[in-house]
Amino acid sequence: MLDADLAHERNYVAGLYARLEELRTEKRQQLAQVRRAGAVGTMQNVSERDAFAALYEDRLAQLDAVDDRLVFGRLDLDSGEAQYIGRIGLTTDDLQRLMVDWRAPEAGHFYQATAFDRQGVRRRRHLILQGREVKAIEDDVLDADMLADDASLQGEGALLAALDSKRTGRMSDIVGTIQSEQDRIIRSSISGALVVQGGPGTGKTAVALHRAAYLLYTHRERLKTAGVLLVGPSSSFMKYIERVLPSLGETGVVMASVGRLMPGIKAVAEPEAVVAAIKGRLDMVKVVANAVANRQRIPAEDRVLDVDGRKLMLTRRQVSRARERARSTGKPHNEARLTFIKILLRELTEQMTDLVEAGSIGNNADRSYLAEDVRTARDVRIVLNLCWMPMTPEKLITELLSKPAVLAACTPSLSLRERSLLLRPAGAPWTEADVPLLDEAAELLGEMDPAAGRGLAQQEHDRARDLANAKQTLVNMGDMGVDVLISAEELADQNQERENRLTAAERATSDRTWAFGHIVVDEAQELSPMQWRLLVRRCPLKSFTIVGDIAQTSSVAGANSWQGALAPMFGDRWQLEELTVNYRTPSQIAEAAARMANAAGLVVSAPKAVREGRWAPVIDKVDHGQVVNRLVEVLPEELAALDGGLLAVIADGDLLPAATSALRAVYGRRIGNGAGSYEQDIVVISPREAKGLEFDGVVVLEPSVMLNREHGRVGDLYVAMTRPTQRLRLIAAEGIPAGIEG
Ligand SMILES: Nc1ncnc2c1ncn2[C@@H]1O[C@H](COP(=O)(O)OP(=O)(O)OP(=O)(O)O)[C@@H](O)[C@H]1O
Repeated sequence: MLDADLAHERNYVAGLYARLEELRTEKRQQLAQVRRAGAVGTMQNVSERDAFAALYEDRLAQLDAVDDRLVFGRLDLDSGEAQYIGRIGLTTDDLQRLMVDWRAPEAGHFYQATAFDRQGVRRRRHLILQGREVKAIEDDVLDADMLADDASLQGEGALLAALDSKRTGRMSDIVGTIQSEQDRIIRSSISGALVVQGGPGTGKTAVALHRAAYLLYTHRERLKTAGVLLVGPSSSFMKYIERVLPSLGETGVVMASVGRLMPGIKAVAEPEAVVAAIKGRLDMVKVVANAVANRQRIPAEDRVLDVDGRKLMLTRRQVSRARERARSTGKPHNEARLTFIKILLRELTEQMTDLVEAGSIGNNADRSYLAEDVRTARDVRIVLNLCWMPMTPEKLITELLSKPAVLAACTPSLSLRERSLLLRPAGAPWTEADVPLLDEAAELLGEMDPAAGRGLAQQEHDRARDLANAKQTLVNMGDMGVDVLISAEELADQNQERENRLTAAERATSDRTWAFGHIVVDEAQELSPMQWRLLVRRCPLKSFTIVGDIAQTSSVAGANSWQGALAPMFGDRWQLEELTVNYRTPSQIAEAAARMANAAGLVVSAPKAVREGRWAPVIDKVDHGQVVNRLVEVLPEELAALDGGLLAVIADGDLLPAATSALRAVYGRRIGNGAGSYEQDIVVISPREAKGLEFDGVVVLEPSVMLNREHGRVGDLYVAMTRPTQRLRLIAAEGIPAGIEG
């Protein structure tokens, strides 16, 4: 019976691939036709053809991206219908449905139906593909006399096969095996802030990514213009997850690590945790405001200014009054400066006029000439600039952090020690903790050239014009002999969609004021209050998916509770969901990590591990100074056990470079280090860099030092111990932290 079923499914799946191939061929032909038309004709013809070519290329790329494991499920419904569930929707030429997109409402039954709540499903079948070939099928029969435990795993075989597979250093999608508690979260409402709390390995990142794809599919209208932003903790993490959304057919999500949220700035990690904590506090809002106010100065005394040999007087009182009026406009610094300058120039011009007229009785001076003389006079320019200098955020924050007098003037709420911690040389690299300060400054300073704001209006205008051209494009393409298989409306929509998608992605890197339709934040527990403030500015609708584990916080600037982290920005208008099953770490390792955390006083939500592993944690106690030697000694054993899997050595402080160089001496280029090294099969990284990632095997060096070091957090060791999917080894000279050995 099963063999016959397998043969049937192979046949059906072959049909789906044949249809995919047909669609590809169609798109390739359309693309070739457009290209054959050549780059002749008017500028408009050429750019229209480019637009078409790009449209077809996009579609082709999407059809290519979903090739691997195109289909993964089948539902047999009470109605007698069989419904196949896959990465995209497919129909025949005459619109008979062949496969339903996993995000469509009816596909929800694939993830949600249980024996107790069948939702019209008689049988759920998992199709387990390798590439294009159906390797196995697995059935959940949901009819009443085969009642199963409601909480049981769905498609257990398919799930366990996915969990046991070797890690590649890049996350893959879980679309075929999403579990019902995850599916509920993925499909929950877009409005408001949704917090997804879950212990290590519960699929938070996977859920966040699938939710982004789901929201884009379900709310395409709303999100295609505004876009979705996905924020992660580090560039190595962004690299780790970069393939998931394309494999789900989505390329329109803007992905950025916290260090890349300010256009034009590539920030590094803040080296000192205490400094990050100070910069992350909300009292920095006042500090930055002070720094801006500090650039709106009143001279120490009245000034005499030389304009064409005449002496004009600029009094402190005049400057003070102009400053009050400029500030009362409520405009940002650079824009309010125009008011300030205008007032003072007018007053100085009046003085000048009086002086000139007094010197030439009976003649009226030409005010416009005099105004120009005053405006361009060197003395006037210098003093007005000194009083109210146009400012960039970079200059403002550089001065704030590098000039002791400025820092002291702007930070009355900080202690002397805190100030000395903040102080650094001008030209030091920007850090992740500086990004919200720069953003805050940009908000208060406004555009350097207020006219630049017109860029947005111009873009809107261009977009409307391009849309109007879409219909004309079709006519032109027809004239050129291109067989256009698309209606004018579709083309207009798709061009608009493409335009908007590109615009969203482009603007994310070039327009700080871009407002996203939704923001997904991963490892959200790490964010400081100032980082939250920046993110809320990027999505004024406050439509957020916030994913994290409060117990894994390692940043001192990060959060101890969701309530504490979210209250300043969201009040109590957020909803909490929890993930409770650990899909990554085998139970023996997960339990040791949870015992350690509890013994160290950390309250962890210790999710239940879905599987038992082959190995309990391996513990090596060695003499002082022998940790790295032992690492080199045991590595062959670890590599053999993993049989070609991915191994991480997680170490902190001096041990990190020591382990790297010792291993490089033996394994050469196989050793990766830090961000972007995940092509190698052995990486040496800090707990911070390991956050969010996973490996087949992990060796943790000196766990108790990781636990107790200055400014360290239990979270660091907890993160390190919960990274493996198979095997964990601890090498310690300083003792093994309580709880680990049971
Ligand atoms: N339903 C599922 N089917 C298959 N694999 C899954 C499923 N859910 C989670 N996983 C796998 O479990 C592992 C852990 O998932 P993920 O990294 O999303 O967890 P996390 O909660 O973000 O973990 P952490 O907080 O420790 O970084 C990944 O390999 C993911 O692919």
